[in-house]
Amino acid sequence: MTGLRLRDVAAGYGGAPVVAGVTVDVPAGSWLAVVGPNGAGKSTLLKAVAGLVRHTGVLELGGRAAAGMSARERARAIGYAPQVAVVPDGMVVADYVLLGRTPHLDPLAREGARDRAVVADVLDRLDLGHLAGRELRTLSGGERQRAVLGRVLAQQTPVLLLDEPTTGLDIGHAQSLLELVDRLRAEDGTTVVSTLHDLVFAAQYAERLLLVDRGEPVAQGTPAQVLTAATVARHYGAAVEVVHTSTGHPAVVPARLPHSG
Ligand SMILES: Nc1ncnc2c1ncn2[C@@H]1O[C@H](COP(=O)(O)OP(=O)(O)OP(=O)(O)O)[C@@H](O)[C@H]1O
Repeated sequence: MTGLRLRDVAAGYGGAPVVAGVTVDVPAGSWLAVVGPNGAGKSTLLKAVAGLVRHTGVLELGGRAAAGMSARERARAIGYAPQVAVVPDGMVVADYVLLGRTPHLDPLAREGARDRAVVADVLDRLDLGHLAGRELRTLSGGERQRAVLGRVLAQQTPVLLLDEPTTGLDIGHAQSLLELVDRLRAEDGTTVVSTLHDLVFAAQYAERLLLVDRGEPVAQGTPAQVLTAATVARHYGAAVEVVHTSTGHPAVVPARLPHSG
């Protein structure tokens, strides 16, 4: 079980940090959604946790400083799905998903029956079985997005960092993907941090939200605490209504204002 602890974390790309002052705990087996307008610094924060962007401040995984972990240790602890993944040319879906097993293989060792079984299971769960032999470059945007998630899920890490995992997915595939991740969270105690632009899904799946605006954390708490019409108006510049689903989740919907005149 691996939780995350961030204290005054800042991260950026060489000059001034683009996100700073982030203090948040993500207990093992919980789901944090990082939300906020475009360019706020959400992806940068995820990249810092993944070790792809340098950070300052305290960033601990399971009580250990992330900065002190080797690349292999990190790859066994953290599965990271970027918003836009670069996929290798000429590779088919099953081989790409199999790449997720790399951190579990001994150096120079080939994959075994267990690795192939994990890949088959992931392909099945992500509705990719019929595409196993297809070249990645021939997939639709949503199919490719699912293949990228497949590689990360095959990694079987205690922490998942998912940058906009539902981008390009239709509502059915988006929902089954989030359900799958939520099952991993509930059954295996996987810790999930995802960015999500869809605030309806964010409120349904994440226990807590962290709202970032212009590089600063401006609110955190339960979906009901963070997703008020006033907060969304202030930080997204959007006129919205917050309604409630039959399960009691807040659902942020745009409020179309009548034209004057
Ligand atoms: N590689 C980079 N080099 C320099 N600046 C970058 C780099 N990547 C992102 N930025 C800048 O950092 C800021 C935060 O970007 P980031 O991608 O973290 O935002 P975001 O909240 O994920 O946005 P979006 O919702 O649009 O995906 C932006 O101003 C962006 O232009």
